[in-house]
Amino acid sequence: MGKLLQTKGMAKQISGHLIAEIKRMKEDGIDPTIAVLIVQGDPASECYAKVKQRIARQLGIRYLLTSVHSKITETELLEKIKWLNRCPSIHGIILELPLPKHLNAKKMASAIAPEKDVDGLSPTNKLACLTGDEGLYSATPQSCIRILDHFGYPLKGKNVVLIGCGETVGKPLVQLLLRANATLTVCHAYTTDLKDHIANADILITAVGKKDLITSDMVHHDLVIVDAGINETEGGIVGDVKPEVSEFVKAFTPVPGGVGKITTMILFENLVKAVQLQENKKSIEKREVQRSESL
Ligand SMILES: NC(=O)C1=CN([C@@H]2O[C@H](COP(=O)(O)OP(=O)(O)OC[C@H]3O[C@@H](n4cnc5c(N)ncnc54)[C@H](OP(=O)(O)O)[C@@H]3O)[C@@H](O)[C@H]2O)C=CC1
Ligand SMILES: Nc1nc(=O)c2c([nH]1)NC[C@@H]1CN(c3ccc(C(=O)N[C@@H](CCC(=O)O)C(=O)O)cc3)C=[N+]21
Repeated sequence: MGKLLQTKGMAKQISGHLIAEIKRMKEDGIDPTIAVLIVQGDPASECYAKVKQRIARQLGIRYLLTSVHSKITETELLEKIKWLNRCPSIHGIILELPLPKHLNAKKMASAIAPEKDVDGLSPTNKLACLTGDEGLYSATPQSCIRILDHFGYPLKGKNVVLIGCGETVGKPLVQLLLRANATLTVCHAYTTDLKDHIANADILITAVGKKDLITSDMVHHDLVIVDAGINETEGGIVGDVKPEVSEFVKAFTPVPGGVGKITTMILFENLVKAVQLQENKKSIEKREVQRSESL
């Protein structure tokens, strides 16, 4: 049996740091606030929104949930996003995905003010992730990297196979893995020889959303697996890796209890960063006004 990389303890550590930071902000008169926007109709999104609400409460973060009707038009949703952008007491905005088909997720995510975009989905933040500039990066890719670091699996010089190059996880993760000096192979729906690629890998990261994608015959005893996939089943959530695979690898993250727990914590780390970005912006604006007044 491979080593079980359970992230409960790691999540507790991060939450300890966050609680202290949020307390400091409150003493400075800032009440860190996150707004979560849900378009009704996806039960999983409603469930994740509740998980975030529970954690926000534990951390002392103000959490505002707006649930809108599934028939909302793009124009109406854009208005809601713009209102949240303008609202000075809101520091972070999450638009739960997926959206109903008539709403263009990319267009909606692009409307979120970059300094409030704690999910890292706006074009400005995606570009920052690509170039390594300061910004708010997507939480799940950061979660995968932090878990490997926490459990002592350095990425430098390692062969990493990443399966899935979706917008939330795979694509931004490519940038973070390259920056960590890993040698990277990216596989996707058209990859035909997945098993051959995995044979050469030290680390396998799956971010697809397909139950039982990885089976025992595809892995080896020196492999570390990070399973970022989430699949809803009647018995709860499962990852992309078939459970018995754990017998045949060096180490693996469980689902639940692995990547997801840290994703939520990093989302709130992003909120703290968002508050700092907005405070910096405000003090720069204030200085500009003072300078122009003194001219
Ligand atoms: N654990 C966590 O905290 C989080 C988990 N997730 C989960 O991560 C997964 C990925 O999310 P996201 O990036 O938004 O997903 P997308 O749906 O945007 O991307 C899925 C990717 O998987 C690829 N793919 C589809 N079928 C196969 C296959 N049979 N073999 C190999 N690759 C395949 C797709 O390739 P192609 O483009 O060629 O179709 C695409 O690149 C989902 O399960 C999601 O629920 C998301 C956020 C947080
Ligand atoms: N804009 C957007 N950003 C996302 O990050 C996003 C999204 N949309 N849509 C859906 C997926 C899924 N996702 C999860 C986050 C946390 C857990 C999580 O906390 N999981 C716990 C279990 C939670 C529980 O069920 O109690 C665990 O794995 O241990 C799971 C899944 C974020 N997603």
